[in-house]
Amino acid sequence: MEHAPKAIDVTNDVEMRTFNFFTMGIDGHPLGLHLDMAIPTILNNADEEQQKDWLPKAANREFIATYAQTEMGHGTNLKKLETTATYDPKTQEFVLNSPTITSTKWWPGNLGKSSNYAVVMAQLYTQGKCHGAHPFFVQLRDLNTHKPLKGITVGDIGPKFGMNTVDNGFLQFDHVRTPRRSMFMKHAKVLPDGRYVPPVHDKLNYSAMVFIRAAIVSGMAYHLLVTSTIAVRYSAIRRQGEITPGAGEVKVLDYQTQQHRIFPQLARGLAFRLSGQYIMKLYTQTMDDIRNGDISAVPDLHALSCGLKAVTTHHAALGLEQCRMACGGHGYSQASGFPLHYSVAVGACTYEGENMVMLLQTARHLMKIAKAIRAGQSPKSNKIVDYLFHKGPPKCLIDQAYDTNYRNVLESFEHLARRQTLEVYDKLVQLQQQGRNYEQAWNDCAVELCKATRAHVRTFLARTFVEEIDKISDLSIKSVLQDLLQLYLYYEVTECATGLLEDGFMTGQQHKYAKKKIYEALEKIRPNAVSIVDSFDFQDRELHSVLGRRDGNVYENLLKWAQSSPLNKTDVLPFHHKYLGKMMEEARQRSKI
Ligand SMILES: CC/C=C\C/C=C\C/C=C\C/C=C\C/C=C\CCCC(=O)SCCNC(=O)CCNC(=O)[C@H](O)C(C)(C)COP(=O)(O)OP(=O)(O)OC[C@H]1O[C@@H](n2cnc3c(N)ncnc32)[C@H](O)[C@@H]1OP(=O)(O)O
Ligand SMILES: Cc1cc2nc3c(=O)[nH]c(=O)nc-3n(C[C@H](O)[C@H](O)[C@H](O)COP(=O)(O)OP(=O)(O)OC[C@H]3O[C@@H](n4cnc5c(N)ncnc54)[C@H](O)[C@@H]3O)c2cc1C
Repeated sequence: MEHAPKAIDVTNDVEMRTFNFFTMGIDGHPLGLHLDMAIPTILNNADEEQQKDWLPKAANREFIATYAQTEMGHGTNLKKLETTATYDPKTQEFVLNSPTITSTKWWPGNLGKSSNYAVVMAQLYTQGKCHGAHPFFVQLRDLNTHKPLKGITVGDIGPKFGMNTVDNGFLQFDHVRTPRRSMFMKHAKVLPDGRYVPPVHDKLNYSAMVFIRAAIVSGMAYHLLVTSTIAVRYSAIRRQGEITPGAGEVKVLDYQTQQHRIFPQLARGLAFRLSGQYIMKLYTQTMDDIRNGDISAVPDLHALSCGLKAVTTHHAALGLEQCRMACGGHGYSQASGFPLHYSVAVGACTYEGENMVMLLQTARHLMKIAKAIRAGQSPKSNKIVDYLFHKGPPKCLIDQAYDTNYRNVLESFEHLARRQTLEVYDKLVQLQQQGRNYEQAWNDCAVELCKATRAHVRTFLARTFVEEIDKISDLSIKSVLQDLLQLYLYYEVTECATGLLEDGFMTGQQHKYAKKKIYEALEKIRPNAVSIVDSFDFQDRELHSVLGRRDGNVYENLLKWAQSSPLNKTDVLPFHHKYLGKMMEEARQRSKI
């Protein structure tokens, strides 16, 4: 073949992206960052006067703002952000500048084409001193012409792995002046003469990130429940193969392997939903406390939100892929909805704090607790971490005849989290006694530190799931949810079995018992599976899936969907005769010679 077929017309592609752009779909929309990060920043970081000015206009959508923190060269390490905001006391303005190519703001959602304002994180300089990254509220584009203002270069960063209806953008400042009062001044301040007034806690400027991390937990629940719905419904109509010879093809949902692939994702989706509610309540309460001058819950909120964000996004990514793979070839089609849901969900493993970094943030918190435990201190009545101070049963009791409210299973998770946390703490101490500095010792323990966080988060997720199901009074619903709870708990036991078997806490026999409880739960869930997912009442529009249609008419609609593909507008595509037809003709001619 002389030339590859001409690439899809770029204009067409851009038009398609622009069209999708305004469908306000799951894959993002022009107001995503405005609503999810800019407004929370105004709520939590603007002082009263600034709120009076900016909040009504933001809520009224008189402008669109994004959250511009990440740069081409730095996303995780905020200390090394290069964008500068230098205070000029003569004019009482900050001068924003992007001194290097790597200081270009890169990734902020809706920055490329939609936003005309941004919360900009920049290193604050005043009176010759740098005070670290602080947020500024900066206008980027003219409110009437939407043209970039003087000194501002802005655009879209180009196609991505997913969420291509979101205009993630780049932004450069060339000595752009902005009024002193464009600095968010609720916590830190710069006075007219340039004096810096520090905040009561130097991380209060990070509250918008904490909000999204908390929101992501429920977001991951949503993704898991949506994709489990698609997989369950499709598996309930797809017939393939026989279990009993001659008895006719079965629904693939009757295969135990299919249930083992899909139902744990359903269970995890519920678990994440319940913990997502908890963490969002904790966030709201902590923000209220801060408004009343009480910052005591800030470390707990940060630690829990980081850990939950990292664990739920990772499990959601794995779970969505399991649901896709469980749906065979049609699961690989765009018609399934899986590519869309997956490519949106997995972004959360990276944005709002890359998962390894988040696990290690929670580990910092756990190491402080381990230090207190080793120093013989008593717990500070903090229900999230108190269990770490207590000595649990020396041996696993999960196979005891009667386990009230899964106490024995929860104590197994607590045992593993406690052991992992204390062992890695002891290792940290030992490495430093052997001469390593703290940072090097920390890095040499980082994998085990992440395991401690995962064990701690698993304990939290499981305990929250047990406690919330226990509160349900409607017995018919409760019994169905208890089947999912049973599956969740024993599935998690087998997922962390290495850690439970490693020190002899759990026996091989008990591991077999856990597997038996899983298979028992799968059997109990199977007859209710379709009703469970139907009860979520997702609209076909939001599932974006021919396989997951509520009416189950997959095959007719799969053909309709395929026929509507642009490729099928004509029987013979224009390029055929120009390339393939010509190639074959030439080949036939040659074969005649
Ligand atoms: C229907 C929809 C369904 C599904 C959709 C899916 C999900 C839905 C939900 C929402 C998503 C929707 C829209 C959003 C889309 C995209 C948004 C993405 C936006 C972004 O990505 S914004 C940029 C995010 N960037 C980051 O997260 C940066 C990560 N890095 C950091 O946070 C920091 O650098 C750090 C924490 C790693 C280190 O900070 P530092 O350098 O300042 O730390 P130090 O080492 O100096 O100090 C550590 C010290 O500080 C404490 N600390 C750190 N951070 C905080 C905090 N935020 N709060 C409180 N305390 C904090 C830390 O505990 C340490 O304390 P210690 O006592 O010293 O141990
Ligand atoms: C879809 C999407 C939307 C986004 N939206 C926004 C937005 O609206 N606004 C915004 O400001 N940003 C946004 N971001 C940027 C996002 O916040 C960053 O990508 C993220 O914080 C990670 O930073 P980075 O990409 O620079 O990776 P880096 O920080 O360079 O990290 C790269 C890798 O190095 C490793 N690593 C880095 N640091 C450590 C460490 N301390 N310990 C161990 N390992 C480490 C990790 O494996 C990490 O994956 C978005 C990103 C994506 C993908």
